[in-house]
Amino acid sequence: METWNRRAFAAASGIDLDFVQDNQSLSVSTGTVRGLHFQSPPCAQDKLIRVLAGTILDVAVDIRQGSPSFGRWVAAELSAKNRQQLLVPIGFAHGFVTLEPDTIVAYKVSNHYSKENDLGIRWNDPDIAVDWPLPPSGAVLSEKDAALPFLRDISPLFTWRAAL
Ligand SMILES: Cc1cn([C@H]2C[C@H](O)[C@@H](COP(=O)(O)OP(=O)(O)O[C@H]3O[C@@H](C)C(=O)[C@@H](O)[C@H]3O)O2)c(=O)[nH]c1=O
Repeated sequence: METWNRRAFAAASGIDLDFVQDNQSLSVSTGTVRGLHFQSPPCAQDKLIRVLAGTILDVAVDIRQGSPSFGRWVAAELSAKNRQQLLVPIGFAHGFVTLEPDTIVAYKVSNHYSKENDLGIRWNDPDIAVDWPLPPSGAVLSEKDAALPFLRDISPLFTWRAAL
């Protein structure tokens, strides 16, 4: 089974993506939230996400200044079983919550990791209001993610342009 084919994807979508790095993460506990992350220009990343074990609700938030959908979120359930993938383009913050224990997420990125450009927005930012499906025990978060700023407090990094 092919999990990524640049030529087929470009033919189907008109988007030619040049992925340069593959990442993988294991989240042991159900309710683990990672996000909402993005890298700032010039190191911004498109991401193609899939799940190797378990299930996630994967979330993308539009953070392009001037966009009609600025600050709004979309979500898709990705699992090892349904084999769905989600493309999160540059200009969107990305995060997920695990819906099963021992969930393994794999994703391709179109720019290399840059610690200096690694930024994020608080997962429970009230202006975005992602409806996270959490277990009764609540969200499991890294210290870094728990302290991320709100969208309203970060300077604009991406600008929306209408398609011609
Ligand atoms: C993302 C990344 C992290 N690292 C290192 C930094 C750190 O020591 C360790 C864990 O990093 P993090 O805590 O940032 O890992 P994580 O919370 O899994 O970060 C990821 O979250 C999801 C939601 C995304 O959208 C990804 O782009 C990425 O930001 O791995 C790399 O070396 N390369 C990478 O590409």
